[in-house]
Amino acid sequence: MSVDATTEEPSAQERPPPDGTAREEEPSDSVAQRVAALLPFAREDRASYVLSAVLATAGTLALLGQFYVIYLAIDGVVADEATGPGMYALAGAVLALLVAHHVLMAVSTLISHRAAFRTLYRLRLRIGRRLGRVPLGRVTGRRSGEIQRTLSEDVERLESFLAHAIPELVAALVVVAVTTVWMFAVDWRMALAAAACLALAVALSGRAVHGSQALMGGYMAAMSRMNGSIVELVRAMPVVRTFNRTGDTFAEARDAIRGAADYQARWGLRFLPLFTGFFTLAAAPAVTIVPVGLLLWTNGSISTTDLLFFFVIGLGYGGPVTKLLNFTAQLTQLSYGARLVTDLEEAEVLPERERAPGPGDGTVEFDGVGFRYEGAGTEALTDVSFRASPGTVTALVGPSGAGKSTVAKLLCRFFDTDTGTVRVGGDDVRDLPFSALMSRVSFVFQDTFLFDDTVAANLRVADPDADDARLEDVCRRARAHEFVADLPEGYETRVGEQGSRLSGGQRQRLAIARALLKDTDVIVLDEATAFIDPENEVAVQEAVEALVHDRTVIVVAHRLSTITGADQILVVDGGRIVERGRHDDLVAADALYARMWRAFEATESIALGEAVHGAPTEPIQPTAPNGQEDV
Ligand SMILES: Nc1ncnc2c1ncn2[C@@H]1O[C@H](COP(=O)(O)OP(=O)(O)OP(=O)(O)O)[C@@H](O)[C@H]1O
Repeated sequence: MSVDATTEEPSAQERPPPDGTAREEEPSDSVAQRVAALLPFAREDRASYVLSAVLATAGTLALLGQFYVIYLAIDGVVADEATGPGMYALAGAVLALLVAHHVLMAVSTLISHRAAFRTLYRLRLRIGRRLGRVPLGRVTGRRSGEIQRTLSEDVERLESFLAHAIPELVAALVVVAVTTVWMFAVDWRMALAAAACLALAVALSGRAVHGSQALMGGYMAAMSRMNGSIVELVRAMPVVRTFNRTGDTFAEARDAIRGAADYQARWGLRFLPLFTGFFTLAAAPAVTIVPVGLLLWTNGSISTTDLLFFFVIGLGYGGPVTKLLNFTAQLTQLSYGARLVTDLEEAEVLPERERAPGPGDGTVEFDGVGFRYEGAGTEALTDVSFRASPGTVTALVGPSGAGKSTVAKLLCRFFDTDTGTVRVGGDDVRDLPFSALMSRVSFVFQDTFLFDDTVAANLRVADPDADDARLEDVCRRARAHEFVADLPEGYETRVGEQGSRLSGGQRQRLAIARALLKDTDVIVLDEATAFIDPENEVAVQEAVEALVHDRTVIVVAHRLSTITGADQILVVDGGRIVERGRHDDLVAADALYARMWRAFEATESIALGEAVHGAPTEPIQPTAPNGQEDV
């Protein structure tokens, strides 16, 4: 929770832990441990940060110098020793110190900010490169939002530590130390009075920070619930409206927001007195200096000059301390973010071989493959073996959760297998550099990702050098050219965020065109589960047929009508291949596939109706290696 002099409540920027669960800060983490977690980020540009801290210290000392000069002026007046030229000289000195203070602070800030932005830039690049080698399955889906937030929010938050905290805190520490020694040298009793005030402020702040950390878990949970319900409310808007559930959904979001607000209010009420006391004491050592000073002066045990010294210097004593304590209060949030950033920087990567691959063809082999997802109780795949030859279509079918997509993910090396081997073109995928694997395999997933850019730019992701004629050629083969040509600016039309200006079928056809452009030997196709309109479905099927030609196609099939012509159907159930063969043989075998087929036929005719759909969807027509139609 961020606390500063003006905002004595949890920062609006605070966010719940990525997994959405409450996570309390370990109370054992001391201030020193938390700072130690942050310092490594300053290592690379340490010369700049040191220079910035030195300049900030000089600037803060200049500010203190001003108070000293003012003290000399008052002392001169009180002692009746002030002369015109003397006063002008002092005024000049104040002006010079003021200018020096601002110039030094500005240069310090400039240096620290330049260094901080360099540091953040390099950090983001490093994390980006690291993520490129992390198993893809770990950086997609649910984790992607978390990674995105860490890369933007947590990395950005480090800027406040690097650019502000380092110079300002070093300056504050030096100035407090210098002032304290100076005050003790002048009068130890007065120095003690001033220091006691700050000691009390530190004690209050310690209690407040410690207590607020204990509430961190509950606060995180309340924020997590609120953020979750708001995101769901926005995402689910179409469903909510369709089913007229606005009342229920808004009620949940309203309760969550009210819960978070109540929590913050309770937090504020509990800690406001402590923080108010702390800021008052830290900002005003005069609270103790003035009464003690006047008592000593009345007793005649302190000179007027010394009393004035404390009155004036004491005013500047609390400022740097306030900054120090402020930073301590923000440490929880900063170190929490730093830990997430470090986790990403050190994320486990897939080992990658440098060895250049042999020529290799499009043969895909799974040999005794077993795989369990991290934290899962059972294996997603057990002893899976099959071979898919160039120019053939292999279809993976089976009940939901059977393991079909996992086969596709292991083939693309989203993860490494636990047992057994996956080979592409005769090479173990673990022996292929990623670039070599990706030059052999492309995948077309149902949730096609398109950049918020033009159609042409989205296609050129597959081949940056492709000319316009080639783009048009692949789009024609993927049955995408017609609709692209009809867009307001043709291939130069922007598709919107994640292709939002296109229909699901159009996005898929562009993804297929992109795969055609990449022109790899192996294509992994995760068929869309969502119903698309018949016209689009036929176009998508035609586009898929273009893809199949002369390649090895592995298709995760959800509509059995599309794979009746496949060369090989693998029926997956409970992570095992329980049947394999061609459609007719499997129907004749009258086992799981036959039951699925009968169920599929029944639902197709009920859901869509022969009259609406006409003939069943045209199956994928694989092409034999010799170019002859296989079916
Ligand atoms: N990232 C993951 N972490 C943990 N378990 C997972 C993960 N992805 C899938 N699983 C589990 O692995 C098993 C196989 O999932 P998979 O997605 O391969 O099934 P599927 O046959 O493709 O299902 P569907 O047809 O519904 O897409 C399921 O039990 C699923 O819950």
